[in-house]
Amino acid sequence: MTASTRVPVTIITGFLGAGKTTLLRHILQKAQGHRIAVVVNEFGSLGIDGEILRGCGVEGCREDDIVELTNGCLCCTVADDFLPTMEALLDRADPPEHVVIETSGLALPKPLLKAFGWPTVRSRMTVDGVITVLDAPAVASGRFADDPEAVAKQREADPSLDHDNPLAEVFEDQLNAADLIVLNKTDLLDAAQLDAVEAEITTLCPRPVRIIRAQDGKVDPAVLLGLGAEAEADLQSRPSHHDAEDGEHEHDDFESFVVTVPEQLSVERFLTLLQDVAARYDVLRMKGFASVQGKPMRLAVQGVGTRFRHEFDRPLTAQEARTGRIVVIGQKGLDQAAITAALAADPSATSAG
Ligand SMILES: Nc1nc2c(ncn2[C@@H]2O[C@H](COP(=O)(O)OP(=O)(O)OP(=O)(O)O)[C@@H](O)[C@H]2O)c(=O)[nH]1
Repeated sequence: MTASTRVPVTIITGFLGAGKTTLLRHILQKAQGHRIAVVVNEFGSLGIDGEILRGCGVEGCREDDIVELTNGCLCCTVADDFLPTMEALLDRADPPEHVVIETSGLALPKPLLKAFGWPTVRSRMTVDGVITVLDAPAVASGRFADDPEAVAKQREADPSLDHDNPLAEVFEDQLNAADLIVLNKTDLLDAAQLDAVEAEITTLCPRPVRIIRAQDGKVDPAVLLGLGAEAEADLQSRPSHHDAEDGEHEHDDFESFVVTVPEQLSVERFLTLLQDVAARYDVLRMKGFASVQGKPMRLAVQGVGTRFRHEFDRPLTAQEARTGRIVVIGQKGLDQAAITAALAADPSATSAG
């Protein structure tokens, strides 16, 4: 079977909070008329991305076109979860014309690419392209860089050591897998900084890859879909840290948990609290929902490091509790007790001090 008769699959990868869901939402809004099925895999068990995408308000985008895989990381649950999901999509009476997969921010894309070589999907699907979304200011700030001194020191004990920064490993794998890079959040850097980031990425990429600059993931879907890369047949040019791990990849450098938060006194106070917690405990990502006194709408909050965005996204129903839930993600060793105590504290008790 040739690539053209197989259903094309686009994989969107990129680190936590880079803007994958935002880009995907833009694709769904602009690609109306095409039957696109979406598979979302999230690190953290709340399924927020699926909820955001279902709320995209696109006509013809049906609930069951968005499939969530929350049972662990996609790259580790390929056989149990992922392949049956793909087969079920293909076996539908009206199968999708294109499938877009959003990986978790911590996924190494290569194992997922390998899965497309499995006999059950190989003849029916092809990977049209891997799109890696980058948070331009996070790259510029050195979030994914190693500390050369620390690496040199650790190498004395273990010569096979590659990185001292676990974020560097994920970042490198996601770059290595890319057919197209979307350099997102351009609004947060000036032109010279963007040029510097682009030059750095070009140096890091193992092969020439097109880089597109974007704000809020606004890239024409015609540029993103239809790359025709057939990436599953080109694994050797996409080196991965996973290659050396005998298929084992535990994600034990990172952890996540969910905190139930009480009704908040005001949006501003809540955002200040979230920013303080993110800064004090070096939290990588926070996202979730809360309710605010006197407000009939639900407050959705999104944090990447200490940068937060929020919106009132929909009315709260009478049946819904006015407590909220926030997913917290960081490197292993997060002070879960202290973070939980800070976020779950009664706001009226803390507001006086
Ligand atoms: N300033 C700015 N913020 C952005 C841009 N694109 C996305 N964001 C914000 O960044 C935050 C994270 O965006 P998401 O699209 O949820 O990121 P993600 O990569 O899907 O996150 P995970 O699934 O948790 O890894 C949200 O608050 C977005 O509104 C951008 O171009 N500029």
